Amino acid sequence: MVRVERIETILLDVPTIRPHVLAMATMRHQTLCIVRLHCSDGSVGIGEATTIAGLAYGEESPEGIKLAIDTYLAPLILGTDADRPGAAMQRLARAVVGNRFAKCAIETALFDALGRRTGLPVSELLGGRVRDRLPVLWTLASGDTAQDITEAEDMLARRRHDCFKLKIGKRSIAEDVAHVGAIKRALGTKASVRVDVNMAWNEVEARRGIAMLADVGCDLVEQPIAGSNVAGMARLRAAAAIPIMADEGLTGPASAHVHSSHAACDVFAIKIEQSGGLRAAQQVQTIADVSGIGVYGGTMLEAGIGSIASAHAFVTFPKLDWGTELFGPLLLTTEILQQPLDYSDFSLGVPAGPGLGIDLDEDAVSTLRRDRPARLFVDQAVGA
Ligand SMILES: O=C(O)C[C@H]1C=CC(=O)O1
Ligand SMILES: [Mn+2]
Repeated sequence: MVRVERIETILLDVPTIRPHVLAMATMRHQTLCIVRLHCSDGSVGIGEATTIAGLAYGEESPEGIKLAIDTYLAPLILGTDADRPGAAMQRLARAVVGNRFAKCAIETALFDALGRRTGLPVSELLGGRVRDRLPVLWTLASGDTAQDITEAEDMLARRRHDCFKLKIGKRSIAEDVAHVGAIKRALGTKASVRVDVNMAWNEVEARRGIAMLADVGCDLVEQPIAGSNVAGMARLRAAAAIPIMADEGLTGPASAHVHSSHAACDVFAIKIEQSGGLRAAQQVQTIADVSGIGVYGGTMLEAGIGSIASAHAFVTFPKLDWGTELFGPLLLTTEILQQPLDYSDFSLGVPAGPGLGIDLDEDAVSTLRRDRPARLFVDQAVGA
């Protein structure tokens, strides 16, 4: 039997190519918690847990994820059968409440290692892919309308993205709608324009904001109000002229079931980390499918490992009505993978090699890791 022998976690800090302005925080870098899962036959699987802006977006921080894995999750599966990710994940589910991002990184690494041993891509281990490429949107979030238009036009000209998500909710509704309207007018029918409010509005604001956004040609509104306000989401959806998408409110299959039974949204933004893993994301997709809810492949702005793990899950989805937003690696200044990812023709090509079909660039890891010797020395010198 091949056993799980050792689990390593490493924090990497990677600058973004420009500030990424969200309602709750402005990101200037991304912190990744990389997992390396070593098996008794020498095979190694990799996984990634990444969140947005420390604890500003989700309940798990990169540092907390590392601590949870090192202290609680890893000891539970050391010595267990590495060929059975399902059994390992059940052990974790029984002993650890929540910590979905940490669990997702471990499940990713288990599937990657299993894929490398068997020669099969993770998508095939998850039931089999139904497509090889995924449409990928880009988020315009520089904080400046003119810069966003230039960025969008450049993306269109390079055939990298023809669908844009605008981050709003930080400014007044009138300013936000003027910003969205200006971008939509500049791009016209060449591009789809959608918005993500990241829960910044209350229900009254959302009712007004959604109607105004529909009037300026916005195609979809993501999480306008608190994720916990499912009844409010249902009232907004019933009144809206454009589709409403749930994101923060979706924390796995149980919450997906609640949203579906309350008719709380038209579309699910499905994320592997928020769902609690690759198979949990597939379960969320099944609930969408049987409820007639549209499907969109979401991101926590993961780097290459998390984005490609998401891609392996999303290529198994029978329907992907609204495409994906797996652009995380493109927002970062440094590639952490050996293989360049194939972003072309407005889409991402999903690797077909064993496991995730990607490898870490060890030089990039050494340069970016938070605990690298040079950084420790500088911090100590400053503290001294
Ligand atoms: O959707 C979110 O809320 C988070 C993330 C996804 C794309 C992006 O720019 O931010
Ligand atoms: Mn969102």
